[in-house]
Amino acid sequence: MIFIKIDQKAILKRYKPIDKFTHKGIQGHALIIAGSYGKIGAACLSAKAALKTGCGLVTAFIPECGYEIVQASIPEVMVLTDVEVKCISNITFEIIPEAIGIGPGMGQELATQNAFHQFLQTNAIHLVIDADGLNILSQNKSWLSLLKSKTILTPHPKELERLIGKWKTDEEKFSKTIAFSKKYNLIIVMKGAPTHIIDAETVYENSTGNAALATAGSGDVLTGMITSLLAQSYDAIDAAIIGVYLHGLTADIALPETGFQSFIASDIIKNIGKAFLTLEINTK
Ligand SMILES: NC(=O)C1=CN([C@@H]2O[C@H](COP(=O)(O)OP(=O)(O)OC[C@H]3O[C@@H](n4cnc5c(N)ncnc54)[C@H](OP(=O)(O)O)[C@@H]3O)[C@@H](O)[C@H]2O)[C@@H](O)CC1
Ligand SMILES: Nc1ncnc2c1ncn2[C@@H]1O[C@H](COP(=O)(O)OP(=O)(O)O)[C@@H](O)[C@H]1O
Ligand SMILES: [Mg+2]
Repeated sequence: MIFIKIDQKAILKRYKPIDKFTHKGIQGHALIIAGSYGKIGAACLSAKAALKTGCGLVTAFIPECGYEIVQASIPEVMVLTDVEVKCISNITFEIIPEAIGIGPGMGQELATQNAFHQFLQTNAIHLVIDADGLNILSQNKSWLSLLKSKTILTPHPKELERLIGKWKTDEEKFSKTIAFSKKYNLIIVMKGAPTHIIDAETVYENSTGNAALATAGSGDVLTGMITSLLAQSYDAIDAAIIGVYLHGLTADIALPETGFQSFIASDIIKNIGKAFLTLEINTK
């Protein structure tokens, strides 16, 4: 195992400042496939976070019932709807995004599982899988072999347990996750306090974040942020590392104003700009 601590210096080596002559057409298009009846908020949070992390265009693919909710709450985001009202049942689209984030609030209806399976069989676009995308994979482990090399998985501890089974010690958790990453050639964002990013034998430990992040939707936001960085053509490992670092930093920046209790997932999104600015100041 190779252990690397991720601090500002490590981020600055990977960070690419925005080109003066860029435009939205080359700044990356992220597609967020998320949401189900009662959990359209997860799609909103993820899509908004993707935009605020710098990609040029964001499209949300959601069940029909979420159409007005997403259009009204984030007018900058484009929306494609599934044929089903309450859940995703057929993932087809004509756009060509640079990266896709799938799973937040998606639910695990049989129709959604089948749609996800179909999607994995044909998808060739860089991918981040979270929440119900992970839960569906846990129920259908043979589908893991459909994932392209360096697909990013972002499990919280329970989702990780569903994927790799129980562990007794931290050491066992790391060795099982490393083995899983190697077996399927995946990047595992092992969310926690702190979050570790596992790429085969290399374990990156994040240095930002605090308990304010223990709030509904903070993982949904992280998925949008990493997907956005992937869409901006960061390598998968850099997108995962920078996304986790900036996500944590928003909570460190906001804490003096919000305290632990009143910080909510939208405060992560609100502070992404300030988190980026700490990098800009240091590149001048
Ligand atoms: N506004 C919206 O639309 C929102 C939508 N959301 C969407 O809801 C869906 C369900 O997601 P979910 O994560 O709430 O459910 P689930 O996978 O059963 O995990 C819960 C269990 O896992 C554990 N656990 C979790 N974290 C842990 C930790 N750090 N450390 C230790 N254990 C931890 C803990 O287990 P316990 O300790 O109780 O055994 C807990 O009870 C998903 O699609 C998501 O995107 C949400 O994002 C909310 C906002
Ligand atoms: N006590 C904590 N300290 C630091 N980070 C935390 C803490 N609790 C949760 N987080 C972070 O918040 C996020 C929670 O993600 P997740 O459980 O998927 O939330 P949700 O599904 O509600 O969006 C992860 O990035 C995790 O690392
Ligand atoms: Mg989650």
